[in-house]
Amino acid sequence: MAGGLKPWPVRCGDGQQAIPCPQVYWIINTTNKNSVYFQDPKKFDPLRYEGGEAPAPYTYMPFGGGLRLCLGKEYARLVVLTFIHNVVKKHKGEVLFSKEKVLGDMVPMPEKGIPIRLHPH
Ligand code: HEM
Repeated sequence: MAGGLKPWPVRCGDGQQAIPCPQVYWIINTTNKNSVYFQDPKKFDPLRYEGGEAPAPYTYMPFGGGLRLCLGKEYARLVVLTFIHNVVKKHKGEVLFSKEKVLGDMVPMPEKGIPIRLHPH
């Protein structure tokens, strides 16, 4: 194909043979937990981002980055913030499985989906 984008699905080869191209998958989880940039990276510590400097570019990217940055980033942040605000303000939460296993995948997935019992204030 002369110039421009290749048709999807992308095939490598000489045009006669269709050979699947090798693909490289980026694992967000390992980027975000790089101990070179984050102290004690596996510790759940939301306060690590408070007051200090912003993480170095492309070291913390839950929504990806660059040209393929998540299109829903600002919407998702607003929804999550509003949801957590309302839950925390009106309820006390109880995590049912505090030692729940997190399965490793491209995105970490808690085995049981982190069930929480909410008690109204
Ligand atoms: C907490 C919620 C979300 C997270 C953590 C998230 C994360 C991501 C990540 C990591 C990517 C891949 C970026 C890359 O390939 O470099 C992505 C892509 C994308 N996301 Fe999200 N996302 C979220 C919510 C949403 C929502 C609510 C929408 C739509 C309303 C959305 C629409 C998209 C689209 C369209 C892409 C593909 C962008 C592209 O390839 O050009 N996302 N997202």
